[in-house]
Amino acid sequence: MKQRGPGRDKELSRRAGVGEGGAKPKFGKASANDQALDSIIAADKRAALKLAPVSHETEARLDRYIALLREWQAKTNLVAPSTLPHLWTRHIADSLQLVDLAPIAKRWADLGSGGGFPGVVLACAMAETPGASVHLVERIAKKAAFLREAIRVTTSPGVVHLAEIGDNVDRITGPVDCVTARALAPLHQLIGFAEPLMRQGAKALFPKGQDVEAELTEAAKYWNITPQLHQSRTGDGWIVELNAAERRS
Ligand SMILES: C[S@@+](CC[C@H](N)C(=O)[O-])C[C@H]1O[C@@H](n2cnc3c(N)ncnc32)[C@H](O)[C@@H]1O
Repeated sequence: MKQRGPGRDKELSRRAGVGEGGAKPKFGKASANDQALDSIIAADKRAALKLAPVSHETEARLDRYIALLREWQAKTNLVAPSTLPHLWTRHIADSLQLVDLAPIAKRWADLGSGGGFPGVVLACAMAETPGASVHLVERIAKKAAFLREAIRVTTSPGVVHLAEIGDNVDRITGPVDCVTARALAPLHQLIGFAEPLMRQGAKALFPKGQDVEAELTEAAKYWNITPQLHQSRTGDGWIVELNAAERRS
């Protein structure tokens, strides 16, 4: 019987070496499973670029980033292996949609960038914008090394900080227009991380899951906030937009 759904994707990821690893074998013919995975990724890319269209230049940068990520996944767990067949919709489009929520932002800071979502994607999208910059803060050295390489191969305006967010946010030099953090911490903690930048005028965009209401309720215990909620284009989640946050006394 044909296996369908996430189970089949996991099997494809595993067989193609991208589950425990990432890169394809260097020698020999691509296996049927390699080809199946490649065609799933190609279809997923088409779907993602319909959700979040980009210029040819940005698409070329994103292609280089994805190729690098698949190669490094062999050495470092950058994304959940089960999401590899859907890298473009689950991670790339999910990150790109933030640009439309801050259309005039040029200077970004992404906290807890991990494998580069949304930070590297934002840097790729901003590469043609004069004066744009994206700060990426990550405390794991291997991931920070990957982020540096991703910024290099995509020739994007990213600055990688190998650092703890709490120690680093105050030291990001120059103003930031928009601060992001995805899959990093509960909302009330994210606000604590981002507040020094928001105090200087940055807006915050935090992608969140379906339990956003519970996170907002918890955050409101510690912070005076007026959140705007945007439905995610790529799933059941939400993006929380904040323009200010004041600690409750
Ligand atoms: C679950 S991953 C999410 C990565 C990425 N934002 C994404 O959505 O795919 C969280 C990342 O944040 C980093 N991180 C967690 N706490 C941190 C801190 N206090 N300072 C710097 N990085 C941190 C972790 O090392 C990890 O790479």
